[in-house]
Amino acid sequence: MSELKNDRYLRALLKQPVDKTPVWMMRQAGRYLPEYKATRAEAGDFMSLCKNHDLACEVTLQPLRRYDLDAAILFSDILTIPDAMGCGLYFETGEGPRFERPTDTIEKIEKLAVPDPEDELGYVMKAVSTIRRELKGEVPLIGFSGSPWTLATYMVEGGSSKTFEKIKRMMYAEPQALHMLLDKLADSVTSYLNAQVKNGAQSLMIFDSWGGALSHSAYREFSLRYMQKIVDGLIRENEGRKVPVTLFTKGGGLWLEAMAETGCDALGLDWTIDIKDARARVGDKVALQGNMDPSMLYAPIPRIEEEVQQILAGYGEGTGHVFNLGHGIHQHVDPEHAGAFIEAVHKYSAQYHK
Ligand SMILES: Cc1c2[nH]c(c1CCC(=O)O)Cc1[nH]c(c(CCC(=O)O)c1C)Cc1[nH]c(c(CCC(=O)O)c1C)Cc1[nH]c(c(C)c1CCC(=O)O)C2
Repeated sequence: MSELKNDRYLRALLKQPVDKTPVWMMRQAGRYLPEYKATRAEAGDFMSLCKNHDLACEVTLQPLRRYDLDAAILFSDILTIPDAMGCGLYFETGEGPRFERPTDTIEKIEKLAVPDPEDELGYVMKAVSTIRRELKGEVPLIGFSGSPWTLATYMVEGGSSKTFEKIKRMMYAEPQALHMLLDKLADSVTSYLNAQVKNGAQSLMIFDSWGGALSHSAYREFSLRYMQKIVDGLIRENEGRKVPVTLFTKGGGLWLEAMAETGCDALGLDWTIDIKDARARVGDKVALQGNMDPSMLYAPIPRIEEEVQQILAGYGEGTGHVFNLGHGIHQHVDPEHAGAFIEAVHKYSAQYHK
């Protein structure tokens, strides 16, 4: 394996000195890029794109050709695991993800098996190794998964939900059923992420997109507890380097201290929290990733640059910050604005790393 030419992102996650604040964007390969739309059209539907390792590699690299990004993220989806468990994932245009076979009873949960990452999810591993090879050591490759709670919301609801009616009913009326599901998902995520590391992922991120829908105590019992189980089971060093782990609970700003206690290396922040306060609360325990409102990219470029400077100043001196959006980039963003955002991070951050 070739040496990494740019390891700013890995160094910042491990709180080692850097020359500039590293930056990448959640959903950086996606529909705001015309070249993504062209490749997606060539593939047909979204899952066919994920399952074709050459095309998945191509769309992973597209944003890196345009922008000076400090990391690449595997092109795939968090819903590959439930799909591999037999739930029948499909995408209804404009409606988001759906499952043909929701997992909404204890009988169905009992029948679920932990997928073999090298078999049912072999296409993801092939994408990871292809991307890693094609990156040629330019920047590190991020592997990822959804959190058990977030995956369970899609599996129990049968797709996206605004109210979480079915899963919350299960959580409070039949908690043992949900715990069984979450436990199987934690085992699935652990072996899936470890397989990504073995195939070349150099850092891992867990997306807990719906943890913020939980109550204070339910968050600990139904989301954090299973992310803890995953963190405890992950390979933390490979190829002679640490493999940093980032936990991101959207809407989880109130729980940063508890998340930092899991032993992860970094926390992802959404835009609802002041990064200065977040840093004061977690201290030296973890690095922070975030946290510009993705909608700021609709603003004129000078306004974007101002916001970048404010967030950099909020974090302040020294390492431990990976700049990102507080959630995925929106599909109607002008790619030029995304470029200005990335340039601004590098331009204005050097002064904090002297
Ligand atoms: C909740 C969630 C999902 N998927 C993901 C999450 C967690 C992050 C978050 O909170 O947004 C994670 C994800 N999904 C995708 C990536 C790729 C890597 C990246 O560039 O960040 C990652 C990291 C590609 C994708 N995943 C999806 C797209 C768009 C699909 C398309 O091309 O039509 C992309 C680029 C599809 C997807 N997949 C999912 C949703 C809600 C959607 C959107 C459906 C829609 O808007 O039509 C589930």
